[in-house]
Amino acid sequence: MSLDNCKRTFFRVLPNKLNRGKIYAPLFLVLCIATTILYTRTRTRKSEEIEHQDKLSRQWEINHTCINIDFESSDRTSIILDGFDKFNFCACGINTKGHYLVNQSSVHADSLYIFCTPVRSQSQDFIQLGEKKHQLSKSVFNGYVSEVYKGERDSLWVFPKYIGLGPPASGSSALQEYIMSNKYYYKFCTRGYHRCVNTKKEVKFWNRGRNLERSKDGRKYCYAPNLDCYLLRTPTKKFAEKNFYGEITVTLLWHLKSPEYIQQLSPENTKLIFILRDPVSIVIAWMRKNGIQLEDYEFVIEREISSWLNCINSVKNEVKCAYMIRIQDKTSYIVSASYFLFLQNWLSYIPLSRFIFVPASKLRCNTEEVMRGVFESIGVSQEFDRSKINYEINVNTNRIGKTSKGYGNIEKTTSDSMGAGFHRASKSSVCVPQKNLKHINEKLRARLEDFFEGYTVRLGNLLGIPVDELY
Ligand SMILES: Nc1ncnc2c1ncn2[C@@H]1O[C@H](COP(=O)(O)OS(=O)(=O)O)[C@@H](OP(=O)(O)O)[C@H]1O
Repeated sequence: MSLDNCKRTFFRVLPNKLNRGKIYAPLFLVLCIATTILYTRTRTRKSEEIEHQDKLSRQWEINHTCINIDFESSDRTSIILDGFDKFNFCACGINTKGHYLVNQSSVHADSLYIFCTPVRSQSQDFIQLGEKKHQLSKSVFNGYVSEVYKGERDSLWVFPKYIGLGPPASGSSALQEYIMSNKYYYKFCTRGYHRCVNTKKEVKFWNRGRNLERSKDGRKYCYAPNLDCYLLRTPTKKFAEKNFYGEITVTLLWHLKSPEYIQQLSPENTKLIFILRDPVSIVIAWMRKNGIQLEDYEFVIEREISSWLNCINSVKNEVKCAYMIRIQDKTSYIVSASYFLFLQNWLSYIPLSRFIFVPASKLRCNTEEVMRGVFESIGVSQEFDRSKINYEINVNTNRIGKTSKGYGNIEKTTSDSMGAGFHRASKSSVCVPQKNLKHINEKLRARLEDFFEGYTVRLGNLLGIPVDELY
């Protein structure tokens, strides 16, 4: 509320109140002033923060001319001395003062580095390093980041505390809402650091989606491994002492390179959250979400199972088939639900200890307990207060549903608006973990259970979790 609004309301109310000899008017005035002060202070802090980030990044762009160099073993000998002599090279980094690459031993052959020079000679567009000429460009944010630079950067920016990777239709929207209800959750900006948008999900940085490219400053290539672009949208240390942020992108799961990028570029204490939901329920939920009509379920499933079997017969490798089919068919329900196969790829890059596995049924029915566990694992304040969640949850089923205003009470939505196969929640007060299996006939259910037979045991073995505790 602005002070003007406040005054207007005050003067409208004042005469009546005074006529009646009440003492409310002065109280009201005090309240108004207090609210205005509070509001202005919050606004100032917010714009101060955005300004700070903006300034840092501009300063960075103006002051540095950068070059990405891909070192090969043969380059090693003359590079460093030549570079340093002529161009006063330093490793990239805001406020970088020192020369990091003081001797040859700090450069690894076959690695990519970014170097920046704060002084760019007008006449030179390239530099000669050994036998090679390297074009100088303004591509500050385009390329891998050197290990040396990473150290500098880590002292300035704050990484996400968690990255959620799926699977789809597992309850990830609910989980993100629950996490964001934590009062220390910080907004993640997708539309340029100067205009924060609270992104709930699908940031898509790590799987090279285009969601971060919409920034007004025209900066391109805002996806992995271009970490600077990502981090410029996050709070700097100055503003993030107590706060934390994180994101969930369910499509990460299928991207071959995402685990590699995350392992390479994020610190170890950034946890990976994965929701475990029974694959048959995922198939149903994912089909419904993609608008498949109930009467077409069987046809779609049979078609997918047969293309799966064809692939297995010819390629003879499940993991390869999973990736191949996903590339051809972006919604493949059977393959999307076979998240076990993709997880294998993730675990070949990232140790199991960095993962937090959340059983979907517990998220739904034991929300408080699960959320305290999640907060503890990512290392933030463990308070979970349901009343802070700004949407309604169905008291019977613990489910959230989308309305035109965002999330709303599922009871208020019609079965049509929820897609084929949706049935209204029952009036029972028992929390039922998976209701969607009731919507399909016995035959289809048996077919899917048959397809995923043995899946749970293999998943349990892979993750070292007893099968009855998985979902
Ligand atoms: N609190 C809670 N806990 C666990 N699961 C919940 C919760 N709230 C909603 N849901 C169910 O999650 C399903 C949607 O999952 P996602 O949000 O991951 O979908 S998406 O991939 O992001 O589109 C969707 O499943 P189906 O109802 O089977 O379609 C939601 O009902």
